[in-house]
Order: sequence, then C-alpha cells, then structure tokens
Amino acid sequence: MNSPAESADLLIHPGWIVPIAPSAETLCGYSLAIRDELIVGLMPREDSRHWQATKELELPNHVLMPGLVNAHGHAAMSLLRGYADDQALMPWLEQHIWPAEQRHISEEFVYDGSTLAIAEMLRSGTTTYSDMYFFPNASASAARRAGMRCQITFPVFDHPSAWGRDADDYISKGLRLRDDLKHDGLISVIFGPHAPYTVSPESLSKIATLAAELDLGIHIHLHETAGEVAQALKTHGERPLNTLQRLGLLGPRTQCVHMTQLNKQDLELLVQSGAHVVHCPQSNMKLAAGACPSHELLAAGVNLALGTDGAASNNSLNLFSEMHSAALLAKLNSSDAAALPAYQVLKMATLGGARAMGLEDQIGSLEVGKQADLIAVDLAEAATQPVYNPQSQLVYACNGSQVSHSWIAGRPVLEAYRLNTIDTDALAARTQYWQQQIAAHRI
Ligand SMILES: CSC[C@H]1O[C@@H](n2cnc3c(O)ncnc32)[C@H](O)[C@@H]1O
Ligand SMILES: [Zn+2]
Repeated sequence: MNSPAESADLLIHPGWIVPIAPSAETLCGYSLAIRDELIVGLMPREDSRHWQATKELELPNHVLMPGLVNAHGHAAMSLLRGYADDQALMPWLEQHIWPAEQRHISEEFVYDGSTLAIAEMLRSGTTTYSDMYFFPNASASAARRAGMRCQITFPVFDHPSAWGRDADDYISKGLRLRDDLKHDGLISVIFGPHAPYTVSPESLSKIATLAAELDLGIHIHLHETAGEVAQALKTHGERPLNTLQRLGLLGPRTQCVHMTQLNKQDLELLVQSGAHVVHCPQSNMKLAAGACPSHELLAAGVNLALGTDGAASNNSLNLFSEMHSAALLAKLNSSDAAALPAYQVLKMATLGGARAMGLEDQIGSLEVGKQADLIAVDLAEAATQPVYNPQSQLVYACNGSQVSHSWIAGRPVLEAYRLNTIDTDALAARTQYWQQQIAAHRI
C-alpha cells in the first residue's frame, strides 16, 4: 500500500546538499522540502516523488547549504566604508571613526546604513547577522523590514553618545528594546558592552548580574590587540579575560569577539567557561591587530563563530570572502596546510555562529525540524568549475557572487540574484545622500 503523500510549499532539487550536521558529508542527488517556515523533508530525490509540493525548483548546478551567520559586525558602519583605511585600531577609532560617529549618528543614519549592510549580506549568502551599534531600535527595524534574522547586541559604553547618556541609560534603553521585541521570531536582543577598556568594572558587573537574572547573552570586543592587554595589565593588574571572569561575565552565554591575544591560561579559561569566540580575520589583518589561533581553539573544544566586523575595518560584509581568509590565515599562522580544512570553516560560518547565539536548535544546519534558513550557490561558471569537491569550492573558489537564492524562515528573500525585500534604487539614493553629508564634514 502506498503511504499518503507528504506536503510541502517548496521542493528543491539541487546538485548537492551540504547540511553541515548531523553529517559532515555532502549529499548528492537529494531533495529538500520546506513547509511554512520549516525544513520538513530531506530525502533521496527518487523519494521526493511521494511528496506533493506547491512549487518545485530545479537547481542542478547548485549547492544547497545553511544560510551563513555573520556573528559580529556594526551594520550601519557600511556608510563609513573606506572613510579611514590603513590605520591601527586605536588611532583609527580615536582620530577618525569616533569623531565621525559623533557628528553623524542618528536613527536615520543607522536605519539606512543597516539596510545597505543587509543588502550586501543577503547578496553574499548571509541570512543571520549580529549587530552592535547605536540606535539598535533602528537596526532592528531595518532587519525586520528586510526579513533578515538578527541578533541585536545593544551597546553599553561609559561615555555618552547620541543614543545614551551613561552605562545605566544604555542598559535601560537596551532592555526596553528587548521587551519590545520579546515575541519577534527573527530578532533577539542581548547585552553588547563595547570592550573592557570603554566599560568600567562596575558597569560590567551590573551587566553580569542582569544577564544571569534575565538569561541573556553578552557580546563583547575582547583581546583585540596586544596594546589592549598590555594596558589592562598596567591599569588593572590582570588580563581582560581574567577581569571578565572575576566579574562573573564569562560563561556559555558569552561571545568573545576577536581574541587575537591568547596565552595558555586564556585558552583554559575559555574552555572551562564554555564561552564562544567570534573570529574576525579580515578586520584583524587590516588593523594589524593580530591573528586569532582558530585551529588551537577548535582543537581545545572552544566553539568558534565567524564575523566580518564593520565595513569600515574590513571593508566588506561578505562571509564567503571571510571564510577564505579564515582558512588561509589558519594555515599561515600555524605553518600547517592541514589547519582549518573547508568543512571546519563552513561549520564555523553556520552552526558555530548559531551555537554562539543560542540558536543551534533553530538554524545553522539543514535538518528536518529546523528553520528553513538556506542558500543556493551556483557552481556553473568557469571560476567554480570543475567540481571535485563542493565544500572545497565553497571555501576556496567562491566569492559570494554565486549565491542565487536565499530563504529565511522559509521566505524567499533572494531569488535568481534579485533581492525581494529591499528597494535597491531607494537605497542607492539614501547612500548617495549620506556619502555627500559625510564627505562634506570630513576633517
Ligand atoms: C557601541 S557601538 C560599536 C562601537 O564599536 C566601534 N568599533 C568598530 N569596530 C571596532 C573594533 O574592531 N574594535 C573596537 N571597536 C570597534 C564602532 O565604531 C562603535 O563606536
Ligand atoms: Zn567590532
């Protein structure tokens, strides 16, 4: 007796599927079914005959894989792309970026800059991003408008900005935003203390207490440069990671961004605490900050996510390019060509990010029951032919322009290379407006 047909909104028949988990293998000749916002089937193509689908999509030259997770960035800084290059972190921040932010940051700036960033990220395969920036309400509005999944890490500083007066003010505004968005299926809100050198131990301690009470994550720039660690040793007599641990800020809810400076004790602390590390290789290289020892962290069992950082220090928000850099940097840094092979990089850019954000049960791999956040990558063009190993192609040959389709919670946001949720003409006009404003006030 035939079993009753299963139903789907969409059945996709790609050349290959790279599910990331539960298996690291590439599936050839498989189909994937989506119903509502979920993945409801993953089966050999011949079995898909038993499915009734509203729509079917043949993608014979494509790889289907989880949408990429950009685990660290400052989306609105896309409007400052190319504003100040070839500088080390502190002169770049103190002499260029922070004065420009003081002059221009507003709700409109953040909404428009975030939309520009989202357009770039969606075009290059990112379906989830983490954002730390002023006016996080505007960033959340841009994400919601575009149908993008997003982790908002509301900023906390001790000094004032257009968005907050002091640490208490940033925290109360951020927690209000978190209450407003509590029921949003695509947006989560967590603490984003900027760094141990801009947030006092008292404020960090307050954040630790609140985060534990409310079960909220913490996302922080940490051990980005040797100067940061040296300064902390001079001022506080300990390394920033030790300060975080002493204040109760280090645990499985903590996302440590950068970690280019790592000694043996730091590594042990990360392992014991269950904290996550967000690796941002291109920003670290451009600012000559250092290299996060990604292969050592993975070998020790630390969960690693991948981020671009802001477009002002990268200067792109393209996770395909970031994966390529992560792989090459690990090999160079360890003098080991086997360090960080393609699968590990793909996992870092998908499931690793999802895990860091506490979203592992929902996204990061193509498994039945998870949210349908996925992308199709076309390998038909010369630059990605021939195909011996699709995973190798994704990390070492693709540059992001091969992403043709993207779904977030089952919704098609990119179809045949076209963005469905962003008015790109209006966005170009707003970008032009901001470029003129920023250029006119440049010092
Ligand atoms: C609180 S909003 C984010 C804040 O961070 C600044 N920023 C951008 N990139 C970096 C980086 O690599 N390290 C430290 N701080 C960074 C950004 O300009 C905003 O002021
Ligand atoms: Zn950053």
